[in-house]
Amino acid sequence: MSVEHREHAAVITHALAQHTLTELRSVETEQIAFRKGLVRLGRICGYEIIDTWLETEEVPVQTPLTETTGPEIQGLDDVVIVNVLRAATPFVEGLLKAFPAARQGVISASRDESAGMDEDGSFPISVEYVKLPEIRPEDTVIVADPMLATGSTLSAVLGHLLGGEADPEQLLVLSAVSAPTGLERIDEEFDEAELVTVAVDDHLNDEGFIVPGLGDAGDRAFRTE
Ligand SMILES: O=P(O)(O)OC[C@H]1O[C@H](OP(=O)(O)OP(=O)(O)O)[C@H](O)[C@@H]1O
Ligand SMILES: O=c1cc[nH]c(=O)[nH]1
Ligand SMILES: [Mg+2]
Repeated sequence: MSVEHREHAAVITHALAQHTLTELRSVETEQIAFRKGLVRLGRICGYEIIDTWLETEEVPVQTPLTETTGPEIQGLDDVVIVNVLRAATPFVEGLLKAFPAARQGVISASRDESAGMDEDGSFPISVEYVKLPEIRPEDTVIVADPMLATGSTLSAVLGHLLGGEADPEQLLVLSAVSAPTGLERIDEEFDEAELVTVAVDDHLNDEGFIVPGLGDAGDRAFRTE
């Protein structure tokens, strides 16, 4: 098992996830490799989520030679993946390799960085587009955003997601890199959410960027400055 349960989050410690994150952190990694790295990281995280959060059952199977039994993952059809535009797009592409039958939701939420960080350490968030599938009680919902910094974006996203009637069996919030303050905020605000990340970094700088982090994930993946 490559998941370590810590105070505010479960950390995916799989060697290939950690290796891929090191490549993503490097300033030498250009757009194409950066985007491919996020896709690979999403796939590995998907496999680890299956291993830790979904159940398997032993089921009968008829081979060409005989009858036997084998493990079958339960609930693969009851997965909803929410893509927090825009940096999550390649990350979600990877997750879908692990959950090809997932129903997908999209929320566009972005930080107003020109306004700067408030005194309380959060950003104004503009949510412009929300399209979510029906969320059923048996669902495992995975909200994916590679960066969890101040937590302002995910707070707005989870507010929209849970604002209606949604009460899924499991709600996982998956990020690649998290800042301790963001993790604490989301953990405190949303009891029902379980935080999953690949790294808990040291701190946020004065502009609200994660240090050491990997820079601006959206800009690096989409080649915008
Ligand atoms: O925890 P927070 O302080 O809210 O920061 C994290 C958010 O910042 C980035 O998005 P950004 O607003 O840059 O949008 P983008 O994905 O379009 O680049 C990132 O993808 C997260 O959504
Ligand atoms: O470090 C950070 C913080 C927010 N968004 C990013 O893309 N990177
Ligand atoms: Mg950005």
